[in-house]
Amino acid sequence: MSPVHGSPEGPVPAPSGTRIGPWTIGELLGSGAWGSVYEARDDDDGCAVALKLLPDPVLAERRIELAEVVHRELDLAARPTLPGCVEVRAVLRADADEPPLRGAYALVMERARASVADLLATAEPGHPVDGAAELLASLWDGLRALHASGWVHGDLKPGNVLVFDDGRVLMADLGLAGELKGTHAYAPAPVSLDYVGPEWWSERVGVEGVVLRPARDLWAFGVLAHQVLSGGRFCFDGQDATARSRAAQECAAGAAPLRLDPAVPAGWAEVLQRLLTPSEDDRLRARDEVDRSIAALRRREVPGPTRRRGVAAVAAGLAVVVAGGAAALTLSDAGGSGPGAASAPPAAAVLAGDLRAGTAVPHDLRGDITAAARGCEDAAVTPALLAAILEVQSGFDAAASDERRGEYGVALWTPSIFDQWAVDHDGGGASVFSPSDSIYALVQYLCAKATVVSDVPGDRGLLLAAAFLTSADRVVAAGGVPPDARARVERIAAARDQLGVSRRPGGTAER
Ligand SMILES: Nc1ncnc2c1ncn2[C@@H]1O[C@H](COP(=O)(O)OP(=O)(O)OP(=O)(O)O)[C@@H](O)[C@H]1O
Repeated sequence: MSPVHGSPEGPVPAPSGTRIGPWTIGELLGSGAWGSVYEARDDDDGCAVALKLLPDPVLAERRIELAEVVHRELDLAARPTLPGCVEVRAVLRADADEPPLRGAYALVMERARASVADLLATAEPGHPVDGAAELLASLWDGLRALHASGWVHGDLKPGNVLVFDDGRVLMADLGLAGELKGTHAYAPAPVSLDYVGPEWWSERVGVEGVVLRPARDLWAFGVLAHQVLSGGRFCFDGQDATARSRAAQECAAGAAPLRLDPAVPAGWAEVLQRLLTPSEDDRLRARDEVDRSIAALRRREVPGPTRRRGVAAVAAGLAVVVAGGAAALTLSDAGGSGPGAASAPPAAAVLAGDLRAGTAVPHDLRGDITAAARGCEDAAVTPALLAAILEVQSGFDAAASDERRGEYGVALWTPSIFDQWAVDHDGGGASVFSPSDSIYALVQYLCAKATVVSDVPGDRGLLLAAAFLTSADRVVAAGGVPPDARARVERIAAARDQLGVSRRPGGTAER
């Protein structure tokens, strides 16, 4: 929906000092298409609240949609608070003679510290918002609870997600929410184009409105999460919401791959791929998997700027190479490649899983293999694992091709899958035949799948290799390496042992 700003204060301007019930209006907190939100203070105790002013729906009779949205929001305000949503403590009617305040309703809410839109307005593009994983995990929990209660939000977007001082993250603005009757609800037709999935375009508007399914919220969560994880960037390119929405439709139709911003950490990239899928059914089926991934990502969030070592670091290529003859480093000091590592290891450090000198790994691939692996914070993704996969897949042949399977390049990527993880690392356009692009894309993939296979028992490096050869879903379903991949995974295991520095008894790495 395109915001209708009748004035800088939005649809229901109210001068500072205006009194509504016991509240005196102060600064404008924000405004949207249907309402204006002000801070207000209780005359008796001075406590601050947020007052959302909605116009008299009768005065809005010529704008049927506005009247419908206002009625819905008032109706929901009168009911018990929905899970994951901000409480409306009271509803009042303004006592004014003239529009726009005449007949206007005031919804009294707890005042939030900020909306996610406010956080994005001051975020640094290319970097996750501080505490991104915790924020998104809390929102995801709230959304899951809302759906479980039989409701769909219908208008999930940064302006409608509120963050409170005590860390709570709650959804607001229920004017487009709908109660499920079976698989779907109905809602008024207007939407925020940036946050609706491609299915919206083929929905018909009936007397009850358009069909609204929980899948709409899942898509919106994916778009919003991408913004939170990349400092405000949209995952679909375009100058305005209409152009971005067109890009989303093209992506859904298979005309363009989904390209996530390099700032999105690998584990989250996996989550977003599952949610930004064109099929509503696929989105719904992905929910339990996304639950598990988000829970793991929430646990992994480490405060401070150094946690930003996911895909961004991989894409940038950490300039760390193994120095010949370097002294062994105790593994307890070598946490730089482990989950939640606080800092990159020094350039001269040799870690378990680094490449052994004098093995068959070609010299011109060593730098990329080592730097790419160190860009992933999961300890199982080592240079030796990467080298072993490349050796077993292609024998380190950058021009390799398996026409029967449709797999190409040094890692034997299937091009359509490579497109989802592609990194143009050498600047020549992402290509499966560029060893550098293939290796960095391989790390993107392995690093992202680490959360998916985290509950599967076994050697995580080999489970990830199996995921690359088959799929992470197959590894999870099999509870280990799927039978048809076992032979190749055994060869990868042997090559990994042979190519990599191993762990010495006593906790040091041995070259
Ligand atoms: N309880 C609150 N505490 C603090 N700020 C709030 C609160 N509720 C809303 N806001 C701010 O007011 C802004 C406007 O909210 P409102 O619900 O009117 O519109 P919107 O959701 O941004 O847009 P639209 O109504 O067009 O969907 C929000 O973006 C948010 O920044």
